Amino acid sequence: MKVEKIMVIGAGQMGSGIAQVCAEAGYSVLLNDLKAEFVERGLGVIGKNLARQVEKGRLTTTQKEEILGRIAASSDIQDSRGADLVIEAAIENMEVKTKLFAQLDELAPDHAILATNTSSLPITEIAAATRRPEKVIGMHFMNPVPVMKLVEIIRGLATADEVYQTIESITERIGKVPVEVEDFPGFVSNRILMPMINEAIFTLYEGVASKEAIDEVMKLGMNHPMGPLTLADFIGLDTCLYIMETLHEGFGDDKYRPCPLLRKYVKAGWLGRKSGRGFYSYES
Ligand SMILES: CC(=O)CC(=O)SCCNC(=O)CCNC(=O)[C@H](O)C(C)(C)COP(=O)(O)OP(=O)(O)OC[C@H]1O[C@@H](n2cnc3c(N)ncnc32)[C@H](O)[C@@H]1OP(=O)(O)O
Ligand SMILES: NC(=O)C1=CN([C@@H]2O[C@H](COP(=O)(O)OP(=O)(O)OC[C@H]3O[C@@H](n4cnc5c(N)ncnc54)[C@H](OP(=O)(O)O)[C@@H]3O)[C@@H](O)[C@H]2O)C=CC1
Repeated sequence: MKVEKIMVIGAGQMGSGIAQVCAEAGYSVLLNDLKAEFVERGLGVIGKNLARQVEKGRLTTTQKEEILGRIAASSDIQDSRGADLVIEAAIENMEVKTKLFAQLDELAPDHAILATNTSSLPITEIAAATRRPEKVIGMHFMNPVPVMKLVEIIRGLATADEVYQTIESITERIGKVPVEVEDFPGFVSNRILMPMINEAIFTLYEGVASKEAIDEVMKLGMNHPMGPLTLADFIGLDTCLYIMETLHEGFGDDKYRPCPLLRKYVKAGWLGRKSGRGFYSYES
């Protein structure tokens, strides 16, 4: 299956990273969000990342401009009419994703593959919102996308082998390592990572140690590059909560209950690094 044009839906931290790595690999990319200003913000992040690569001597200014030239801005879902592959990276909410997939199914060409970067939601359920479930697949990148090598690839119940193989080869072309996992809540990555983060939040909630101490234990004691509370802020506390809720509901097991402190922070709008405040405060 030939893929030349990729549309990325959602220009947040994941969508902009995905657009960047696809454009670096030579694909023609359309970066879409609800409003033009959100796309501009995403393009700004990509521009900064590429400028850093130029400073480090890894890219020439011409190459940087060529990569940026391959990314077009979109705030109209109708633009999916020209896409061979759509990678959806909007918020982690089943209603939002199923609505988007139903619309994309109407608009995108028949041959187009519809992939989702969901971090926990069932691919089969998202696929069921379309009339092409054989062309729907999970393509789960890690944050920060330009740095992290892994892409979990998740088949829905009906995903065709040819679609899996196309996504696997695109993943390799953009310099990432594909790992196939089954369609269960949280897949492998977040089934293991998120309960650890949730437990770290419970540890803070119960007053076992300060946030700095919890992070220090996991950094120095377990060689994690970031402590779990710093990582939660980095991922986004809203996304962490959505994932815990998906695990809780999907497995029906109380061991996945989200910590009340996580809920409280999200309700307060303390979403972590992206909102300027989470467990820690960040300058904008
Ligand atoms: C929730 C989900 O569904 C799944 C997930 O994604 S879970 C989250 C998975 N991600 C992680 O666990 C990340 C854990 N943290 C890390 O690996 C590291 O802290 C980190 C890579 C983010 C930063 O590394 P560091 O050594 O502390 O910082 P730093 O030296 O500044 O950066 C290392 C490199 O990453 C790059 N980098 C750091 N942050 C970046 C970002 N946001 N975007 C692009 N590049 C970035 C830097 O430019 C630098 O590049 P070079 O080595 O090529 O010069
Ligand atoms: N953060 C992480 O570490 C990881 C996240 N993911 C997954 O990637 C997805 C995106 O997460 P992330 O980038 O962190 O989130 P962000 O909040 O940074 O970005 C989401 C973007 O999608 C936009 N959006 C929301 N609804 C729509 C819509 N209907 N159409 C187009 N755009 C829309 C949002 O706009 P607005 O600001 O207006 O809401 C926002 O700009 C989620 O499914 C998440 O689970 C996967 C791997 C890692």
